[in-house]
Amino acid sequence: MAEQFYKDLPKVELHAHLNGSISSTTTEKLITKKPQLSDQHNMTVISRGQKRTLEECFEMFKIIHQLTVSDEDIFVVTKDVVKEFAADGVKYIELRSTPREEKSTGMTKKSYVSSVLEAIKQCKNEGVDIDVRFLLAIDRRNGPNIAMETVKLAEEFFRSSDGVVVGLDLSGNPAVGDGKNFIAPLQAGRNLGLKLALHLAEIPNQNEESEMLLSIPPDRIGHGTFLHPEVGGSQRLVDTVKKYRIPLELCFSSNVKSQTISSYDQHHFHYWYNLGHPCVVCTDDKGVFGTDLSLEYQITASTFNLSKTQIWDLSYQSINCIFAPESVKSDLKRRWNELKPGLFTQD
Ligand SMILES: CNc1ncnc2c1ncn2[C@@H]1O[C@H](COP(=O)(O)O)[C@@H](O)[C@H]1O
Ligand SMILES: [Zn+2]
Repeated sequence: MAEQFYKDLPKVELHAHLNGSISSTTTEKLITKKPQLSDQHNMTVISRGQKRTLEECFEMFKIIHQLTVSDEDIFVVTKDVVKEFAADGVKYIELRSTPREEKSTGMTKKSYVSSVLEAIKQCKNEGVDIDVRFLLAIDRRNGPNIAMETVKLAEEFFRSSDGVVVGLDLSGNPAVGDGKNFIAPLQAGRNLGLKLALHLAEIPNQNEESEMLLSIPPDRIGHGTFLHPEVGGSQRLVDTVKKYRIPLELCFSSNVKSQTISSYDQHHFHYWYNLGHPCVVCTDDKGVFGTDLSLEYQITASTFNLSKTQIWDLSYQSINCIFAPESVKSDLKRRWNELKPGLFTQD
């Protein structure tokens, strides 16, 4: 549990996978409805101090996906996840999820997205204090044709969701498939006005793929762990990211617990933050990695010795990286400034 300052800090969450963000309370609720899966409970979260390989994390997602197979499941999960982020002091979130179909329950990709959007709407109607937007995710293991279908679905909801659907994500096991196969669908999405948040260089030795994906260019980068030359990336990759000033979504617990980074102090946050490059602290999968955004901010502060003022600035600057329009950014900044005095007079 994070200290009160980090909980009270108003925060923006820009990298959260819906099915990776399910809390153990919600998992229990889902298991009650599916008793045949009751022995899977401990398979969906990496406890404190434990680690897995990234490959093992993707096995965990397969188990979690067995728990969310109907429109009702997706609706319940979305509502709970949104409320949990709000309770943690997150004022604006861009959730992302891969539309899935499930023949046994009649869930289609379209009804999947509708269920997410309906849950978001209900949270709003209930007065939950958080602005929620949504990105449709492309899982690289499903290939470019499915990716193009996802772009079309995103386009449909982009037009009809009143600004809630803002973009696309490229994710999934980075060791599977080739990123260059997704350039065409991603570019098509971009031409429609959808913003792009792409997982990039989450594992080593993908310089060619990273270069191709950066040429689009994306609006934000997920992880970017192996972009800089010190870890096998290249100066050219760094220069491209700097030239377009593409913000990085950085997820400490995710990278350490899935072992793409050996320890917190080795995290590439350090490299990019020292360059003055936009860095956004995110959770990735708060359920799987047993974290929340307050804790991620606290880890950032304690690992790199950042003052409360520096942490405040980090959160405030993240507002510039959201996909919602400028007017939303101004509103959030006003909100942050209103909350600031209360936060700094506590001690
Ligand atoms: C740990 N690092 C990661 N790297 C890449 N992709 C990840 C990920 N963590 C999660 N996902 C992606 O998100 C899906 C689960 O949420 P949704 O079913 O979409 O809501 C995973 O199946 C994977 O495609
Ligand atoms: Zn991710």
